[in-house]
Amino acid sequence: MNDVVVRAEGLCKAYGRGARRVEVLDGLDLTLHQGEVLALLGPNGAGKTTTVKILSTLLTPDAGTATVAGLDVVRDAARVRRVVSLTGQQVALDLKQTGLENLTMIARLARTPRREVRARVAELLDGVGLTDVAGRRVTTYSGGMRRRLDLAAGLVARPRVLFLDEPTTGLDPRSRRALWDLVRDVVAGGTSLFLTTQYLEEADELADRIALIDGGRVAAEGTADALKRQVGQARVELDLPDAAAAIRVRTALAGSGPGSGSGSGSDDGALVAVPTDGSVAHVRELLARVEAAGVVPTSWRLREPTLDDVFLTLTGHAAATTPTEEKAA
Ligand SMILES: Nc1ncnc2c1ncn2[C@@H]1O[C@H](COP(=O)(O)OP(=O)(O)OP(=O)(O)O)[C@@H](O)[C@H]1O
Repeated sequence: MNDVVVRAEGLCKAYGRGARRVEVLDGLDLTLHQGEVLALLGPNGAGKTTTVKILSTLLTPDAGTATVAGLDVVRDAARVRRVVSLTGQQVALDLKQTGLENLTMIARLARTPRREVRARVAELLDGVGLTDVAGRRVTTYSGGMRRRLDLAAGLVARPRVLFLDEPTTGLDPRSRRALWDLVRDVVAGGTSLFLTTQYLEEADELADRIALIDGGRVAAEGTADALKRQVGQARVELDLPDAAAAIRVRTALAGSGPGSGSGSGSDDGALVAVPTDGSVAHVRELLARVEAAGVVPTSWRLREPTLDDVFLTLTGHAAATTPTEEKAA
């Protein structure tokens, strides 16, 4: 297909030597199409950062090839750098300078024509909602504000492909949502986005396609919906006082599934789990039926599929997080 902007084939990468050798990538293949958002989803230490570093020319692969806009990331590294931008968890900002000074410096480094620097910086600050604090030193910014400034820095040169490495790790839910909105704006402007994340929810919110990384390879790939269908829906879980109560609840909830009408759920002793679309209306209906059956659950919760669920379902094993020390030992 000629609308492919990033293609990786058989990427391999190991760090260290001898007993300290850590194989991180072991034949990773993936593609990103023009205008698309691809999320590389995986736990800590899975090799997500290594992958974006290779694709953005900061690291050389041991084997395999990768191209960006048809340019080889090793042979044509300088030209690749002109069409990509990498921003993410390691915020590369000068904290002692203001937001305005940071972006101005980056715009100059990116060879923005002199006359346009001021307007471009103002436009970016506005785009990420930092105009009001542009004159403050970055040290005074919150985590969310720093990420937004980092994102603006990545957009200075109008990249064709933006790599976002775990853009919201450590942010509170509100800041995370604000950043997602910004990212959507960027994508609507035509930028292709390669995102890495540990959060299934983030991949679900932003990505057209999700690639699950496991054992240094892409273990599963598809649209968020397709992966979720394989993994299963959200569930309402009810803890009940005893097995008799569980039977009453199961009877009361028969045929209560969202849309499809399949709602008998699975149970395990006094736990009853019922699929739901997570809407207030459906959850309320389920709870009303339980109440009408005269049963009082000891507790209940809405459980969304997690990265752990995805791993277990799609790879057959739990997501192993691999802290640096353990892997390198
Ligand atoms: N320079 C390095 N030297 C040795 N080991 C490294 C180096 N960089 C990364 N690693 C190891 O390689 C593995 C993959 O790291 P990488 O940063 O690519 O993972 P990740 O999926 O991005 O993880 P995280 O979600 O924690 O950022 C980890 O076990 C890490 O400790």
